[in-house]
Amino acid sequence: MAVVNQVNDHIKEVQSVAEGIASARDTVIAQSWQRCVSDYQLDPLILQEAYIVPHAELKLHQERLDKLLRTARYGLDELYRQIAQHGYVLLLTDAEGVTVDYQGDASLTWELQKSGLYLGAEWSEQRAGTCGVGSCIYTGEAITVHQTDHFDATHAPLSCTAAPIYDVDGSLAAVLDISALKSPELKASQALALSLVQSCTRRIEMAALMNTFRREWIVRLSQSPAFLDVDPECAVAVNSGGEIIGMTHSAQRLLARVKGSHWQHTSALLGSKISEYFDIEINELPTLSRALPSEERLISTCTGELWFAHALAPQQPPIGHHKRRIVSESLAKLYCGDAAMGVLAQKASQLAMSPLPLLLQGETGCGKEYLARAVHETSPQRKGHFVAINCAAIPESLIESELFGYAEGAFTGARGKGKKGLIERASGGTLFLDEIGDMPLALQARLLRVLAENEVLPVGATKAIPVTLRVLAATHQDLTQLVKSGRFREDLFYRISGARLSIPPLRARDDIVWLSTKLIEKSAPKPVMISNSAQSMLLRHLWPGNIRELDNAVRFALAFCSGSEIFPEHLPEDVRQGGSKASAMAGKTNSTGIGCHEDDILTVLQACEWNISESARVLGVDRSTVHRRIKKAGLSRHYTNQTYESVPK
Ligand SMILES: Nc1ncnc2c1ncn2[C@@H]1O[C@H](COP(=O)(O)OP(=O)(O)OP(=O)(O)O)[C@@H](O)[C@H]1O
Repeated sequence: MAVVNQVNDHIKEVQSVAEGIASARDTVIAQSWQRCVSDYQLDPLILQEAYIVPHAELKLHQERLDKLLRTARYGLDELYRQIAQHGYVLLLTDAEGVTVDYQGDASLTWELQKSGLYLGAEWSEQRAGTCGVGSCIYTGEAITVHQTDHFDATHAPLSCTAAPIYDVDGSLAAVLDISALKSPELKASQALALSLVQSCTRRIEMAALMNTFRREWIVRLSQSPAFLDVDPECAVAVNSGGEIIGMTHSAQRLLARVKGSHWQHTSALLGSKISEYFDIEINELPTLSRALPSEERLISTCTGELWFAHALAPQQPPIGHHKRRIVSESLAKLYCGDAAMGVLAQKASQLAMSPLPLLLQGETGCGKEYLARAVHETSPQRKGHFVAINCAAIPESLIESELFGYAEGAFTGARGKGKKGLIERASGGTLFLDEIGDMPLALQARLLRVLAENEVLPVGATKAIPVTLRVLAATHQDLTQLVKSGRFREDLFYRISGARLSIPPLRARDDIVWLSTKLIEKSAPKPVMISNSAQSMLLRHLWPGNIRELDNAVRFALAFCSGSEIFPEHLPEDVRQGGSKASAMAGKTNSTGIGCHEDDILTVLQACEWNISESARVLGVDRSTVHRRIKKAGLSRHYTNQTYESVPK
């Protein structure tokens, strides 16, 4: 009877707070209760046990967090060792609130499972109401949701303490939660739990930054010289151009504080120079090495905060393993922390310096022209023109005169003095042939002659003009298929594809949030942030139109967002409602539960030149998973003129 009364009292309290009546509850809890009723239409009268996602879906959630899980494993085990004897279980959820890792007392499995303290339980606010994980996802801050702080009376016996784990680009990656089935009535009893979880997430973020940016400068910071080398408070990764390319969450807050901006507005931080925050330049970082006593490695922020600093130089790959790879400044601007793009940018930086013609492949809107421009800016031809020709867009009747130009009086209506063609304009620079697969066959023959003989003959001219060309071509089509079906000349194909670069589709990239904030900056006159819930939607969408579609979605959201933060309701309908990545991939999952989008795996394999270990590292899975995915997708390595392709089963 007493339990029934407690439940009724709790429901009444939630209802009155939701109606805006003042209460002694913590503000953050009262605000969450109000969200549950007004935004998620949850009814405190309807009691619900925890929701457990189906097994195949859980596998996909786990796979997406696999890389972080492997980095975090030691920290999670250590934390569980400290809390197990005090009756806590440990949950790690992804940014959608799905529990992907769990450690708890095996003798209590049934009880824990029933309470939702188990693998696969979804703890988003929308699903479970106010709870440790869900409220942490919403606010982005560490929180304790103690007993009757929970919205749903079913969860009232639990005490849950959760802290966010942020990715190196500042987006929310996961939530670490420790929960107890029984706890003292006083909420203050959980203060130690809160600080334990926060210290664990800080160390996991530090480990993730160190692992992700081994080949870049890492600057670690501490307020104490004694703890600088053993347990620094925060760290940033800096590229060879002195730009910040990654950070731990505490660093994110520090940098934002120095800039006077909100910590959630990370786009302004990534890509900015370290010298904008500290009295230090990239070429001075070697002076912050351990050669100097830590007390002497003191740097100051532009606002006068003093920090002890330790700069770790980029790690060199083992001798004889790989040549040292450096990414040019122009190519480094195309991505942030995405491993496949990292491999692509390294390869493109090297190829840009060679005279080889490059064929850029990728789905529509994934940034082929953007990549071509960055290659041009990196190349020795950067002082010349970058001339882009869309072979699918020029009318066939004009294409000849546009490309080759025409001589004086070549035809009726021609300009008196004749006109330089685009190929001649590109001489000394870069000729970018976009949608090369759509070039008519007759023109392919003429283009081939230009490329073979390095001279162009304008329409109606008798004398050829010498040209020096660097050719980049792009296509979203399978040119080898077009060659096989006779729609593309084989000799031209070999002439333009000295090396191939495949750009990953947006859905396979890890830096969607970073790209979104970059696109916001381009279109918005003032800083606009993306709420955690809107970020989750951007991460779930499949983006068939790739970055072009994302650009449109961002501009759509900005048109509807009058404040300084984008929420789900501002996003286009298909992004809000569109099939989630997980459920779309679930359809492609085999009995082993391994999702394998053929395009994604092939893109990574090609970017890594079919090096299985490197591909496994890029995908964040182990080598055997890569082999299984190759087998499942029916791919095999097929050598043709330095390129590899997918061979149908
Ligand atoms: N790294 C990037 N940062 C910001 N915007 C980008 C980036 N890459 C591409 N975009 C934007 O995405 C859109 C599509 O890019 P781009 O034209 O380079 O793609 P594409 O693959 O050449 O497309 P298509 O196949 O249709 O020719 C453009 O609006 C471009 O401004």
